[in-house]
Amino acid sequence: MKEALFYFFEKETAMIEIKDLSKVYQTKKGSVSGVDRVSLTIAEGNIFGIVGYSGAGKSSLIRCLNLLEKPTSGQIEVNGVDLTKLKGPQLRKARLKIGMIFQHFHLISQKTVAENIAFALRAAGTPRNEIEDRVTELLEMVSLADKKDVFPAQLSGGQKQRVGIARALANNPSVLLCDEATSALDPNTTLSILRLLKKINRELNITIVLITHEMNVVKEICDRMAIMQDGKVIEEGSVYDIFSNPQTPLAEEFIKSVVSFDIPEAILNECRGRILKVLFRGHVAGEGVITDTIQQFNIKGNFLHGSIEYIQERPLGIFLMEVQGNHKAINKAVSYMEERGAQVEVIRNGL
Ligand SMILES: Nc1ncnc2c1ncn2[C@@H]1O[C@H](COP(=O)(O)OP(=O)(O)OP(=O)(O)O)[C@@H](O)[C@H]1O
Repeated sequence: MKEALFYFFEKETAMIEIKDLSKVYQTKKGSVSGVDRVSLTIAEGNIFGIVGYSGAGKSSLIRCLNLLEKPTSGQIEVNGVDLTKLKGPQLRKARLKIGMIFQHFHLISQKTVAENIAFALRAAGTPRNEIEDRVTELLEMVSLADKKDVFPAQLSGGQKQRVGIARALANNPSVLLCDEATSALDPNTTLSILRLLKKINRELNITIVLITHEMNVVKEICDRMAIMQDGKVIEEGSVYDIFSNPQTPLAEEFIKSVVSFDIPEAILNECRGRILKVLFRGHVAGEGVITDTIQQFNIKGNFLHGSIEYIQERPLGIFLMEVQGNHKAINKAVSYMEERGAQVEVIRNGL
């Protein structure tokens, strides 16, 4: 019964269900696998990040989500409707509830900002007399009310993406797909676009799926994430869990691009003691616990690296340290830190 209830709850909150999805491209040189038997559940109101290197299958997957790309097999349910079973007007109607923004914005250069957005509204059959007000409302939402009558060429990259977002929101979608939406932007503009996406997610309760090769994008706004390689999802979970306890070498590699603990080999070679990686999840008391431990067990501690990252507003403290002293005392110190909530990994044993 408990399981049944849990299943019911899961079903209730799922906005997107991808079931055993595959996409195989037929080329002159034979078939190429883009997506390979991917299953994912994305909950309503989530910001879900899909990361992977070039060729991992991210674009193929996100394009299948609104049937821009026709899946070879599998199902995609959005809000309980299996898109793979829809055709013609039904599919067009379902697609209106899935907005999309792109790396290179895809704005119509001959139309003004307002006309670009109005175009999406007209295409969806919005009554003429409602269009102007809706355009104004959307431009206010993306803080571009003053750019209504300018052409895309007169806008910065960040402003163009804001227009892209306004256009994607025009028909009140329940899902927003973001295809490398910040990859063409500088770091500050990226941050402002990510903040806007978060605001849209929170205020309008729109489920967001974004694909990116940049882990800092995921760290900044995503609740959950999946890592893709060779068309498959190789790891999936909450962003916090993956950052604090990655399960695959690829996840570790992506995390290192944001939180790097590489110590120059020459420095490591100078260390005589045991090198520990000490990780604290969810509270910032890490340094205090380490200091207590050093005093209590009469060992010497030397910090090599340390940082407290905030992921989904929860702290994650990671410290790399050399400890020296009596072996038994060090073992006891490690146990003590573990009792106080730390996760301790021996990076190198002492000489
Ligand atoms: N239209 C296509 N025709 C043939 N093969 C394709 C097509 N689109 C993608 N592929 C292949 O599918 C695989 C996945 O590509 P995809 O573009 O989905 O990956 P990606 O992770 O989005 O990479 P990138 O970030 O470089 O776009 C690659 O091997 C790619 O060559």
